[in-house]
Amino acid sequence: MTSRQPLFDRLVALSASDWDAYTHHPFVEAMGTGTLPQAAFRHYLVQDYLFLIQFARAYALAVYKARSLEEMRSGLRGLSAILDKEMDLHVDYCAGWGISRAEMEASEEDMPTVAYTRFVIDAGLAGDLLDLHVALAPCVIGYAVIARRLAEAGGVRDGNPYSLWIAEYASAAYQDLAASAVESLDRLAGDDLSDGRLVRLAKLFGQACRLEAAFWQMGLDKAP
Ligand SMILES: Cc1ncc(C[n+]2csc(CCO)c2C)c(N)n1
Repeated sequence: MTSRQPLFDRLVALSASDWDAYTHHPFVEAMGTGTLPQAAFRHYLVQDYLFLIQFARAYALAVYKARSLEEMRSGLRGLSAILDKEMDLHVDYCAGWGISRAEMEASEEDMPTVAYTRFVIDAGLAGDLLDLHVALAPCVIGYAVIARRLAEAGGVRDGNPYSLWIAEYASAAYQDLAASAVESLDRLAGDDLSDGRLVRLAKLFGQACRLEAAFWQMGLDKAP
């Protein structure tokens, strides 16, 4: 392993089993084959709406933790992407599943939603902007990796109820956003990351992967 490897690749290598358990979770595989029980997906969608509200707060924290105007603008773009775009898309998407905004807003956060979102916010509060972005990385980059793999395996096809989810995150627009998140980790880390810091970052990354896996599991646990 050389230090020229992207930080994201080093984090994945150091947390390989957590990363694999997250990105190959049975919920994910079942979306690819179209066999995921719809009750599992519906619960996931409602919780994901509540999750996005908290993730907007995490991006607001990224604005606060920025050390330059450029970093502030980048945090602001993340915040506005969620508030002005992602949440509306989510509401439209959920409408297709018969879930109204009122239903989502009336729902309570489940424990895995609380655990994951507050973990990310705490990582940013207790640490610096790099800690926050490392805690966000499994979310932002992981969905791109998962969807690309499912799309390459033929997951986007007539008759798969999860085609739209896969197509959205496999789209060039989303893949580009994830690629810029990979680059921004390297920019934030600079050239002089100590071994100790890398180990601490890998702990945050691994924990976020385990919390993503628990988020998938929360959906599966709702299936009859
Ligand atoms: C549990 C869970 N993990 C990741 C995402 C994906 N996601 C959430 S915020 C964001 C960033 C940009 O708008 C992305 C890609 C999700 N929706 N739900």
